[in-house]
Amino acid sequence: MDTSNATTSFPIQPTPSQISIVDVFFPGFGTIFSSMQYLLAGNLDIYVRLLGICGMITVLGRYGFRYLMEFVETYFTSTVTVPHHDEAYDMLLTWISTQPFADEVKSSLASVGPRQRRVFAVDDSSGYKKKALTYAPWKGSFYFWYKNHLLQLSCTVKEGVFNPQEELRLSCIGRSPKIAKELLEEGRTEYLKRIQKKTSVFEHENGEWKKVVSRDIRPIATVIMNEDDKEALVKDIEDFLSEETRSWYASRGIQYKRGFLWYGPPGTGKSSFSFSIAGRFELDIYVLSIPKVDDSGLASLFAKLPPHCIVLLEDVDAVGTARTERPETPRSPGGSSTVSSGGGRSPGKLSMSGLLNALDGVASAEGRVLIMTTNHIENLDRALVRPGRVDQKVLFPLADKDLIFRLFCTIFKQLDGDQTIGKKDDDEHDTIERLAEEFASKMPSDEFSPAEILELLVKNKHSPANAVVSVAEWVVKARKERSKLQRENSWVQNI
Ligand SMILES: Nc1ncnc2c1ncn2[C@@H]1O[C@H](COP(=O)(O)OP(=O)(O)OP(=O)(O)O)[C@@H](O)[C@H]1O
Repeated sequence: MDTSNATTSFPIQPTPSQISIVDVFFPGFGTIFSSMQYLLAGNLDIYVRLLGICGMITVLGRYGFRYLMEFVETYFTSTVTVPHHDEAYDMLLTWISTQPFADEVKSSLASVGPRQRRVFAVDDSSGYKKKALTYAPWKGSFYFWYKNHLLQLSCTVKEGVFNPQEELRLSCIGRSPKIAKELLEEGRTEYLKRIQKKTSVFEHENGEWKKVVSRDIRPIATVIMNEDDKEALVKDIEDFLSEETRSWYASRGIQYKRGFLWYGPPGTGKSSFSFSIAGRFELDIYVLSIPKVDDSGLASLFAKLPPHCIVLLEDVDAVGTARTERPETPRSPGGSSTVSSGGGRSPGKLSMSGLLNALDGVASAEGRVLIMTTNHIENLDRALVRPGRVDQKVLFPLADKDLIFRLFCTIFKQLDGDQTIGKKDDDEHDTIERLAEEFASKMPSDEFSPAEILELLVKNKHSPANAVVSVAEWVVKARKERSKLQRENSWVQNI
């Protein structure tokens, strides 16, 4: 027999039916099996055979180990899976961050830059640190003991349609996930403690709500507006959220929701007041971005809202003509644009009927407070602002004399918990009021937004007297800049 031929052909070939039966129980085993038969047939050089057998043992060992692990996982462990976009993820990470082993997790993702919310370890314990590193769990797993149980935490990253989808899996031996649930409950309690006095802000991405940040609550007193309007709005929402009102709505079959429209020029406090309201009533805030949704996406996002929350729909006049991005305008210290926006619109994906359907849908009704804001109330569809969809409209105007006076006092009067910034010209309460009056008399009424005026005040935060002296020059400059921007905007609109 010619042995040279034996090395190029399999002497014993498993029949197709053999392979398929083996493969049913152990996928991929058929191939390994046929290779084994070939090796053991004795037609190979001794070293090649030894090498082959070692390789085979390694492959089989790995295969067997994986199979065993899968078998144990399927039949002898219970698992709780926590998707990345859900707040339960934060709860689990909060729990991990309180554990001594948090710093020893073997597989983590390190990053610098704006602090990510999904972190369990940060390398700066005392205040601000330049380029601080943060760590988050990443592809891998580790074991730890919890209440005398051995638990495994693993992070898996699946390639999603748009971007990788992370999830954490908490597994424990035994058929009951009770211990994992207890751990999550502990995480929840700790998490709630940490977000006290914070407003959680959610935004949407790829059809899911994701918490993007926890902001310090903004006290309502820091938003300077008509005090009667403010009080009436706070009372209205307080009444709406009460248990009696909830059952009143339920017993009459009316959808339990409330809608507001804040309107007025940019930088007048519409968003700020929405956040203050959220803080005042300990509600989370869900920010809808019109350019990022279409009709079906909006309906599904509304359906995923939790009960009792604020939905903030800014620049609602852009529906149907959603701006892909806001025109570039100077921003105030707080980030508001300072001239009326209007140019740069492109057809939007969200239609007015899509928005109306989502607002009328029952899915999200349970205690939902909808706040819509606009700079252009005159452009709004009347169907959108009819009672039932919008229960109250509130104007946020440009600053009048009274508002200018109060803004000045807010910036320069000493507040509880203030660490004095620099030397004050005069800390005396009545001196500040006298300067505030002078400042208000020099600043034109109903021409500038609170955001614009705050820009000047914050620039002079060390010296109220300087702020007063600078008004005249500032007004001239602000007017010039405004007309330049208006010219540019009209030029952009005409091309
Ligand atoms: N009435 C106000 N009282 C206190 N601060 C204000 C007021 N209005 C504006 N600001 C400040 O100006 C900045 C921008 O305000 P905000 O974003 O709330 O304005 P807006 O009316 O929502 O603007 P836009 O219409 O452009 O969205 C914030 O830093 C905010 O603190």
